[in-house]
Amino acid sequence: MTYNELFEQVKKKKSFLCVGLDSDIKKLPQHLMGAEDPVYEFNKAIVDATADVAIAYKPNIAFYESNGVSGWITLEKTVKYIKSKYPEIFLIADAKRGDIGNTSEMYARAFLETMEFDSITVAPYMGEDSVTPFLKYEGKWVILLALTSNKGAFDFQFFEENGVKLYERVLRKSQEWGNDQNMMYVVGATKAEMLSGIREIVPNHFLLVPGVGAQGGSLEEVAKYGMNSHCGLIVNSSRGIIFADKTENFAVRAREEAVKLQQQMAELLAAKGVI
Ligand SMILES: O=C(O)c1cc(=O)[nH]c(=O)n1[C@@H]1O[C@H](COP(=O)(O)O)[C@@H](O)[C@H]1O
Repeated sequence: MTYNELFEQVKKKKSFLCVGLDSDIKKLPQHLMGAEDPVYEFNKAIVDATADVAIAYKPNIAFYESNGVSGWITLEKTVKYIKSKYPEIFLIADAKRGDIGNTSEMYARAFLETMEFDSITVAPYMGEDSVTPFLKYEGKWVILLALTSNKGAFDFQFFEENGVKLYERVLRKSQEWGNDQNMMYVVGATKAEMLSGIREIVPNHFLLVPGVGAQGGSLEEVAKYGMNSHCGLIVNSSRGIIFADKTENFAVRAREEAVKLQQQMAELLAAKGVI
């Protein structure tokens, strides 16, 4: 998927919402547990209820691989379902991979070729040869971790040398490997005030911003400091949407939460003159 195709979707849906399919089997509505593949049934219902207000879905791989072989099958079925029924959707494999070059090549093949994701989250820590194998796929994206939403982000990411923080170095150095047409960055919504400094380094790139909803990040703040003229944001919420309700009404409630966010997003896009 190209930058422009993504932006077209933002304009059409007046949304920059990503729904996180962190579909923990232990948290599913009880009535689904008799199904042959409860997580798949859950994902299908969530996707059908939200696809007109979301531009992206982000299955976090941990929630699938934790179920063993059957989890991988669920993941593959979910990807195929979304790709066939909603081809305009941007699909993110939240796998946070990265290893020596030949191993990264296999991770890239797994998620960008065998599984047909549009993008994958990648950890920058092992450097250039661990990241570039993911950039060899035309039309696919690397989403590099820059400044994460969690408390542990302060352990390494703010380490400073010659006035440059480590996450800033990640943003600068990685521009030698990719560009705003094949690379995005993760910036946590819980650190929204850092976005203006980040925008000085990466004015045009799309940013994947997790951390609104369950982690307490503010959508308004994210838009205030991070939105550019092409929106440039994909804001993720997982638990806040998919587990809004655990009864038979779960998909209706998930839709309500997604629509709430989309309506705020439409206002923010209009206020910034993007749409
Ligand atoms: O890469 C990510 O998506 C990610 C990066 C980050 O800094 N923080 C973060 O929460 N995430 C992911 O975003 C999702 C957040 O889920 P909720 O807190 O339930 O909305 C999870 O799948 C996390 O793994």
